[in-house]
Amino acid sequence: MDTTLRGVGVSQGVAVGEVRHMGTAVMEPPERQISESEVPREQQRAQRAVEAVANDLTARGNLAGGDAQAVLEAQAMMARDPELMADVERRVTAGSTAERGVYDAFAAYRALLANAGEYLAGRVADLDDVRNRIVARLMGVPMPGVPDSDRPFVLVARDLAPADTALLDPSLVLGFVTEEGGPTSHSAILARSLGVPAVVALAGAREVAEGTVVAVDGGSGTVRVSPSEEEQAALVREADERRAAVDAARGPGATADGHKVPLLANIGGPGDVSAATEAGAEGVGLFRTEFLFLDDSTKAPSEEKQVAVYRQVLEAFPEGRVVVRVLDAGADKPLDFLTPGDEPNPALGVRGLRTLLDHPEVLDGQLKALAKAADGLPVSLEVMAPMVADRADARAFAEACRAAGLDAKCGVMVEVPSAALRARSVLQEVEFLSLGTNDLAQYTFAADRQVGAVSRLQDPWQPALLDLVALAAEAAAAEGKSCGVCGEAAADPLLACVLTGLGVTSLSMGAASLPYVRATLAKHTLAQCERAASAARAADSAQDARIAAQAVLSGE
Ligand SMILES: C=C(OP(=O)(O)O)C(=O)O
Ligand SMILES: [Mg+2]
Repeated sequence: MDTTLRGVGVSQGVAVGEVRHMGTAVMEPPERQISESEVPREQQRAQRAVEAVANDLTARGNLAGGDAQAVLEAQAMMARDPELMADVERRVTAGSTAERGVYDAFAAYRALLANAGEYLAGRVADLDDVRNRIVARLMGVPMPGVPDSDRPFVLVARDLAPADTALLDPSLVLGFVTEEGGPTSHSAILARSLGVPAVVALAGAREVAEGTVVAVDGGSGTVRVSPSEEEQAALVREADERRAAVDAARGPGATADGHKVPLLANIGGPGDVSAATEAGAEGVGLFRTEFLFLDDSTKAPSEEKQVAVYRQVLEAFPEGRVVVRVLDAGADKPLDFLTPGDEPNPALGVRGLRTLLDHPEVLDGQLKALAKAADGLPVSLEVMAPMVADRADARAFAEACRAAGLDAKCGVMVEVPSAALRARSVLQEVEFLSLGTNDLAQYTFAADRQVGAVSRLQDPWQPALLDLVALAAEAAAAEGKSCGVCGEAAADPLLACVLTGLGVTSLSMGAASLPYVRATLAKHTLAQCERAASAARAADSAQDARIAAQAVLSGE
């Protein structure tokens, strides 16, 4: 049997370790009528399981700290809810087993929550997780969710949801392997931000037994099952050599013949700045400001708070360039006070700039806070809008920037195919473009970026996506303006060379990917990148495009 499995490598590096599976959803416990004599024992089992799960949640919260602690504490309180426990006891007295009693009592409570308004309905997933933990404990099956382990492991899952990943202890996860997901899935983004190797879209990954040693190569997308001691040593040596070569590449981003391609960081707030500067980011290419708006679902953060946060980021890049994206609410990032709750298809509805134009006070507040934050700093501030479809959108955003008195370059993200197709007209209104390849792929292929089943179409190597990138880059060059990439495509070292060959002028990515992209770019001339780009565009599939570009760049 071939013991090398192949998927899509989405985060560089090699990890060797034992497999731990992500626990799956708990089965429904069978209905069984217990005799009266069994009641006291079942009551005790239920109480003990509830108490153990609550204690475990509290202990994990203490370890995790921060936002995760608040979530886990709230879950521990759910488990300890006296009314819920009383209901379990009533059901056991009436003849249910402990697990069935817990299951049914939680189901009744769940129905109450689900009908009790938006906020409480949002807690249903947390309640389900508590129920699953208690039932798993009573049934003696593995806990759902991230495995408990005190030794580092390779996490194998169908796919990872943001809620799972928030609770991961990064010091214990050596790498990820998932059956689903694509280059823009949460698993891929999280792996890159943690800097651990990851392979996604690997069919049959969950058939590799728990405890098996695997070697995950996030560069080639392969997973070697049960490698011998010698193979393990060779793989680790190879990875160390690659890492050393990567670390040796320093300084600003450029091709082998000196064509400059500034390498910038994608950040979510001041907390990401130190990783960016340590990785040698020449500035910020995408500051996602959404996180600032998450604390309060009823209104925008105060100007004071916004100014303080923006200033912290701007001060970290005194000579550099910081591109701030104004709020991108809606679709995969809904905000209660802005996002309509009744849209049949939120990804195609009022989101991004569309939301801000409907709520001009929020846009104006953000732009004024940015102007204040940049006041007196030598930083080169640039501000861009998400989800711009045409010239009218671009004009509306540029006017809002001027009205707010902002002394910054004003640009737009190219995330909708119409903006790429008509980039020259859009550029009559603004000074730069930034390609958001995650959404651009979603809208080009009509493939929801949150749906694993269509992840094949989210592959940024798709030649149609490369064509749109080329169109936007050519339009910017013709207008003498810049066109960067800030979607996940920029984080793939080989694709970064192709994007450079297509004419993009800067690349922005999660900090962990910067050294790999810098080192790969430095190995190839601009002419090679251009040939690789032509070869990729001539292909008919993402896979063939990758192979064709690889062949050109490796001199075959
Ligand atoms: C960078 C992008 O924006 P986000 O991933 O935040 O939607 C994108 O769509 O490529
Ligand atoms: Mg986007």
